[in-house]
Amino acid sequence: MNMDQLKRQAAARALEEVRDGMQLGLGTGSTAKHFVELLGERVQAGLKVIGVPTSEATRLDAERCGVPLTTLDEIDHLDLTVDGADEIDPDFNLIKGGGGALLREKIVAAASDRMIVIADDSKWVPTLGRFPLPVEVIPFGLGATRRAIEKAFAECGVSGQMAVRKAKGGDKDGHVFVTDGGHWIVDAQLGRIVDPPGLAKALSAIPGVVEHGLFIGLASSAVLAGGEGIRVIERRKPKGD
Ligand SMILES: O=C[C@H](O)[C@H](O)[C@H](O)COP(=O)(O)O
Repeated sequence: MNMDQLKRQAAARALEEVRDGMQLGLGTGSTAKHFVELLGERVQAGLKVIGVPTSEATRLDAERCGVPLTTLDEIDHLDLTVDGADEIDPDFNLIKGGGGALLREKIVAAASDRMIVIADDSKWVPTLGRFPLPVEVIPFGLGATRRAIEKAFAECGVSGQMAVRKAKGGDKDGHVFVTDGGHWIVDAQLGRIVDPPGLAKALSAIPGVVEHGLFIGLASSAVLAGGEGIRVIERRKPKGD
């Protein structure tokens, strides 16, 4: 089975948690796209749900698949968010934002009673950090923001190269990548993040940082698809603890 088939399997397993009448957060990325497509099939077959997309790309996918959409201004909470991740550690800390959607993804996950992470099992890692940590920044004053990020890294016992993300492919190829919110992303190669909650707190305190890709205490469970089958792992502590 190839990687894409594994991602689809994980998405299909998460779909089993969806009930009629649910208000859903719809994640972004290649794995979440499978979920949106499979959800669309269920909607065509009569399932009644409404979704909040975490990116313009997901909004377009959901519209194409016939999934009814709303916003967090129109509804007051979400029952369940299903989203991918770039890394998941055994404490259910995540790195997200490889596709640049971290800001809306975090807003949606935080508004949701539960978050199921769907992934192929290569994303399950003992320690976060091999995947570059995305930090969404305001372009104004970027030099100062980068220095503050470096200081936060040093205080949290990590260091590594930082680079402003460039768009890959399409007509924006090679230009600075711009998020749905109009911000830039700095990717930091940290290797090993010893204290994800501490680093998350330090980054959130920097004025030029809009958001970062560390998701702490948001994921409730993980559906991991691998060669041996599917594993569903529940986080022991309730969401938010
Ligand atoms: O910004 C993108 C998201 O955080 C994605 O959910 C994450 O990058 C995983 O994407 P994929 O399922 O394509 O590996």
